[in-house]
Amino acid sequence: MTGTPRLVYDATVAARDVTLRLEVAEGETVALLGPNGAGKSTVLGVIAGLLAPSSGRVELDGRDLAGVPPHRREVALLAQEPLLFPHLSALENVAFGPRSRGDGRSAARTGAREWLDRVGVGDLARRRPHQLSGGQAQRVAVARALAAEPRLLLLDEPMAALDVDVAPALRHLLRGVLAGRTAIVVTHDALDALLLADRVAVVEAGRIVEQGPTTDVLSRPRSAFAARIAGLNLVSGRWDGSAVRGDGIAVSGLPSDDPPAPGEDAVAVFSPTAVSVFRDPPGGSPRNALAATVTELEPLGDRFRVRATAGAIPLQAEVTAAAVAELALVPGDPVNLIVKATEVSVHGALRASSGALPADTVGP
Ligand SMILES: Nc1ncnc2c1ncn2[C@@H]1O[C@H](COP(=O)(O)OP(=O)(O)OP(=O)(O)O)[C@@H](O)[C@H]1O
Repeated sequence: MTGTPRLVYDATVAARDVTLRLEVAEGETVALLGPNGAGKSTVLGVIAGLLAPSSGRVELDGRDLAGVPPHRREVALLAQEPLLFPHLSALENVAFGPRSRGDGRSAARTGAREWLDRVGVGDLARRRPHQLSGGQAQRVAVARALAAEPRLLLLDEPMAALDVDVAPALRHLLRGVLAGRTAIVVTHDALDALLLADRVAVVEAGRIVEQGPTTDVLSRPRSAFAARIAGLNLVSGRWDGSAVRGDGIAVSGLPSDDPPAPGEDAVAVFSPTAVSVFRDPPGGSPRNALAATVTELEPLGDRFRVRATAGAIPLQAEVTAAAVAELALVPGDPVNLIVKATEVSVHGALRASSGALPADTVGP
């Protein structure tokens, strides 16, 4: 990390046995990943000023936040539930922060209208929260958080309370929102971390057990929790319209809800359980066949995790013990890893950018 970090968190909440040290650079999004009760929300609560640490310090741009009330911290918290004021319209909810900061009524409303447009709910400005769907209300909450122009944005599982069919559009919106902003996002979901965060810190039992660039942690997890939720195959490269090409291999797949344009950097993601292992290359099949070398065999109950490298890229397959025995696999063997293109999702790579929302972040 170069320069002074925007956030320095080095604090203990003794009653919850949560002690950790975390830095976030300006413009960086860090995901806190971990099981229930690990202490992720506690950290957000301390930063937001909802919870006092028993010792330590929290600094934002060099300013010690001890004793600073929540509304003067320049930190916005987006929770699982939108938590809008029920008696105010969507527009008034968004204008509330700027108004209480001292903006005039008309300027605050104009700004609020712009934010609602940018998150795709400009036409719902007059509605009260009870007249909004969960996804719409969460968009209003995003607009409200951003209208306050926070130095740091905190997101506590922002997709968790949404229907699965609404979550991808909000995730797409948040990707645009978070580009170039300083943020911490709490999640249980490896895909959220991959798509939203530059860096991941894995929290277990109140401590950081692992941290690093998101793709490293998710593809080569070292902590038990990260291994359980991640252990994904990730191939980074350039999207040519049908395959991601990188480091000597090409992986065909289906663009996700956040598709890259041809020629853009992209990442192909597939589960080890979608990969089968063969000695010989398959003939004339539409599936991906990746020539690889076995590096390690790891028992997982009645299955095996086969670790291999294709070029410089580490990949893994989860196969039955019977298959490993039948193939008589040992480390050093050349194999073909086979995965159907329909099992591979392709996402645009995270871009560190200007902070402007892309025009197409508006979704259903
Ligand atoms: N209001 C509270 N009062 C006392 N202890 C709490 C409270 N909320 C959480 N805890 C405890 O503090 C510890 C950390 O919980 P925290 O909610 O920060 O975890 P988390 O990682 O955010 O979990 P989740 O993913 O379930 O939200 C846990 O032991 C939890 O039981």
